Amino acid sequence: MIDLRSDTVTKPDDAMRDAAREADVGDDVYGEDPTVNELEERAADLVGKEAALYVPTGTMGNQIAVREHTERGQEVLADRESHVVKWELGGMAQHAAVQVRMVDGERGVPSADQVEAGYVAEDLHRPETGLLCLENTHNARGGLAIEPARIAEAASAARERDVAVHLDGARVFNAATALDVDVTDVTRHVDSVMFCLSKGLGAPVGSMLAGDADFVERARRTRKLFGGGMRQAGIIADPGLQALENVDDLEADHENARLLASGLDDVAGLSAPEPETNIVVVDVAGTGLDVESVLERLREHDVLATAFGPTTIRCCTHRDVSREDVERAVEQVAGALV
Ligand SMILES: Cc1ncc(COP(=O)(O)O)c(CN[C@H](C(=O)O)[C@H](C)O)c1O
Repeated sequence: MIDLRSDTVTKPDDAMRDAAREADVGDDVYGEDPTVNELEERAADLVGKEAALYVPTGTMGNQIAVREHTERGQEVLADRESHVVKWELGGMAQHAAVQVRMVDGERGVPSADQVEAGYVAEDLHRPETGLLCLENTHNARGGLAIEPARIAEAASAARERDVAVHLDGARVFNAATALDVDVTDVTRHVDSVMFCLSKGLGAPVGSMLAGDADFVERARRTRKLFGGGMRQAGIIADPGLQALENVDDLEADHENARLLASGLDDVAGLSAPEPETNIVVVDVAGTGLDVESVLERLREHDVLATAFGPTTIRCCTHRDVSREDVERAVEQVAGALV
């Protein structure tokens, strides 16, 4: 089975499994797990922030950030297609009691004008804007690698109005790789950033939430409130440390994505634009089949993908998919749709 559903399906390699077995551990609620502490320090340094917090999931990282940056009843400005809006179960309303003002940002990023237009100053009738939430790469818009200048433009428009900025950087290392910039060229513009160890970087579990020391200390309490206080988490944090070494491997995923898109684009009835990172969006309308029928045929031919839009499916390349797997997947898809 060639699993292209997501880069969340990556499995820990032997080095990670060995690291888990050998990990030095302690009670992380007491701050005594040396492996978690090392991971948090390394992660903060990597993204140029004062501190970082190890969280079980990217969703928890995002939700903690929203809660910490806002007060009840405020508004969060976010792209209509962002993960925090689409795929976190209305968590911003449930966990932070805030409402979302959605914008349709070009390439998923609000412009300075859209931030200005979307900004609401507190008055007797209106909820104040408390947070601008950005996403890079932008998943639902097709794994778009957002240029640092676009992040800077939106963030400075928010900061001019004392609005905090959080970056959902689940795949921020994919963005930095695709743009050939240092990840801090992106993260320097935002107050907090969440990035996933458990996606393209290959760790079995976990994400990091980074920001200034005060923010991370407050976030640590909210993680505990959310039930995310972990005990001997070094067992899963050590694979996370290994994952930080995998950043340079992401280009191979991007190359494989380009190969996959090119191959699928040649299959009758499919169209797949060249991807920017590891996410390939394929329009299947030309097959005359609906998305679910296409996915079923692919599954019958040992290829897994996910529904993405009314006529599109998503295929993600990742470290557990080789170039040969991609070539075979293209053949299998062609055979499935003949
Ligand atoms: C941009 C972004 N931010 C946050 C998350 C949440 O991360 P986890 O909660 O799954 O660790 C995801 C996961 N994305 C998953 C996927 O792409 O298969 C699903 C859609 O939740 C994400 O893509």
